Amino acid sequence: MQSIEQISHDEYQMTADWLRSQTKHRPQVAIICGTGLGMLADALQHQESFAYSDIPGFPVSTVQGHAGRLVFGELKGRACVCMQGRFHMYEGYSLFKTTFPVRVFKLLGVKTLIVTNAAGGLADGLKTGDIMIIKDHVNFPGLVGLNPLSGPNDDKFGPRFPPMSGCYDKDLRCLAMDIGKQLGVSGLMHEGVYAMVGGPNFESIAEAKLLHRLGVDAVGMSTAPEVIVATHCGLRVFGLSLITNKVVKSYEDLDSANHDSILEVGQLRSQTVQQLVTELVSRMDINNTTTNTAI
Ligand SMILES: O=P(O)(O)O[C@H]1O[C@H](CO)[C@@H](O)[C@H]1O
Ligand code: HPA
Repeated sequence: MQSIEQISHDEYQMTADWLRSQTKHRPQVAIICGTGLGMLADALQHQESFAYSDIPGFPVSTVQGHAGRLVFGELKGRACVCMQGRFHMYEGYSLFKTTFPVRVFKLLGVKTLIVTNAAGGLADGLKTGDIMIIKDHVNFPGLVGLNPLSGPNDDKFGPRFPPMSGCYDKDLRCLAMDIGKQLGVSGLMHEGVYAMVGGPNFESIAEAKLLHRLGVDAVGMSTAPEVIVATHCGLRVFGLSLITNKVVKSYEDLDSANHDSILEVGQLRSQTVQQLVTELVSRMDINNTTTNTAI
């Protein structure tokens, strides 16, 4: 079990107040960059950035491919904040810490959260380099009690028992698919179910077979806790997985997943993911809060 060392409302507020005092940017959209996808922040104009180590209360990134900077700026005139680097449970952080920035974003006035990640493809139709719009997730750590909402509920953020049906906004998913067509990359684009596992090891073959049989399309070691915390506090959520590797599901397959090639695939698709996210931000209805319609 995780220790229930919760973070108080005042601590989130203190970090949000500090950031407000340091920048004039007032973001409406927050973007979390997945492994190898830090270049999403490069598209921001009028940038102002802060090293995580300089932000009171922020954890620091320890994983290669996560620069550890919070970047404020604009995408096509829309105010955004971008996490160049996220926090994972396997780094030793509690789920309260890994999701700390999400509540800070809420207090900063953010309305929409865009989460991105690198993930292994399990579905037969997914190839390395494909983009999977996340339709739903399976939060494996949550199923055994590791949940960022464990402990006393903070009613100022949201209800004790928040629904997760419809947590990936349907309108944004449709818009992203349309944008993919217009960018000429619809051949790369899919919709599917992401599963979070604890990591840091990649899956054994038996685990991969199990996940596949359960209907999981892509697997990674992040995202679900951020989405749960965002949904709890009323943020609209969009998520995408870059399929950076095929998960090995056969004893005859001599391939194996490795972090370096995952970073390389991020590099390869960086421009496409950047264009997709930029267009999504510029075309989304910025005042629309979560629609929470079931899938
Ligand atoms: O989920 P993100 O942060 O994109 O990273 C994914 O890639 C890393 C493994 O290479 C793991 O951290 C996994 O979760
Ligand atoms: O194959 C994978 N498994 C788990 N996490 C991952 N993150 C990128 N690829 C993978």
